[in-house]
Amino acid sequence: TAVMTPTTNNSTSPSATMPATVPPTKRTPNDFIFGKVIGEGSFSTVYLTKDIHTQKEFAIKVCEKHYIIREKKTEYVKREKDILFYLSNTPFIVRLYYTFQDAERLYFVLSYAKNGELLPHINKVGSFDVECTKFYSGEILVALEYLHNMNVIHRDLKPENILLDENMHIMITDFGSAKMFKPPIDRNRARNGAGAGMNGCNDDDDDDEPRRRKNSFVGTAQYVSPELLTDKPVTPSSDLWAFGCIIYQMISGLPPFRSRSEYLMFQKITKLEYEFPSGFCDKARDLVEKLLVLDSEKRIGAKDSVRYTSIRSHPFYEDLDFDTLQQQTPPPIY
Ligand SMILES: NC(=O)c1nn(CC2CCNCC2)c2c1CCc1cnc(N=C3C=CCC=C3)nc1-2
Repeated sequence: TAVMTPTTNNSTSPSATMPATVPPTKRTPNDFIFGKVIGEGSFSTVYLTKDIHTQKEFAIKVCEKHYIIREKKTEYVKREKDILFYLSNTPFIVRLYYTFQDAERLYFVLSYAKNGELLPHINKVGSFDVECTKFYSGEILVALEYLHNMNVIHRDLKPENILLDENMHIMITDFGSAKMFKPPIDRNRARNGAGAGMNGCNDDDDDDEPRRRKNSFVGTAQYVSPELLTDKPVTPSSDLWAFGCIIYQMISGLPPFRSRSEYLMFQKITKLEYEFPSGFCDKARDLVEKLLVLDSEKRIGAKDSVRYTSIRSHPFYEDLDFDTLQQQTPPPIY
């Protein structure tokens, strides 16, 4: 049954005249009004909620303990929580404020992205113009720079996991497949301990993740890199592959690798079978061709000593100021 706390009666919900109550330190579900379901996973449900003390909106991810234990996913849930806390206050990444639990459930209190997923915004207009593609792919690239310099690989980057806040800036979410990677020690990398080249991680426990069982995927696999499909070490460059697929989709309206059958789609990915529609922006095409490279170490950015200078300096981004994107007003989507 859905976790629905009783709507607060008037005595507790602050009215216009009565000042908001002081939020308690330790939260319980009764501190929130649970609204619509905004997401569902194999053992979690995400709700739009309102904090009764501050009236602030949050997304609360509710995980059923008995299911997590029965399916042996405790390590998986703990890893996602640790990565989300580690990434807190990282620009363009959804924020985990705090967690709490009761007898049956775990609760993750996360920032709420009022404008939902990027995908419906692309579908609504068919495809983005070059200005929108530059801006939004630019914000995704900056998010990937932060993630990868903090040694985190997302591994499931796709338009459904790129959310838009109330000001239409991105927030990347769903770190359920994310992994920490150990960068090799490399004196050439100038920035804060960022790893050299791409050092993969190929943890044994990958196989039991709910999202990815051997040779089959839960959810869409259109953005999955060839190395992930062929059990090669997954590296930050795997997120660059997905980044290339997303740029292609922003400009053309569809992902590059499409097929009714998952097997045929995997074939197309591992054989690099995709085409550009006529009229595809030439500079964007050149960038996508440099990202959708089967050898993960040959993708543009893969060997940057400072991430991702070679992508930032690509002609497609010639007039984009990456360092002030968060302060810029996003271009209209039409
Ligand atoms: N799995 C999660 O952690 C999660 N799932 N969602 C909703 C999913 C919907 C399908 N695509 C992936 C995301 C969220 C979060 C975190 C935090 C989070 C914050 N805001 C929203 N906002 C939405 C608003 C409208 C429609 C969908 C999501 N959603 C989430």
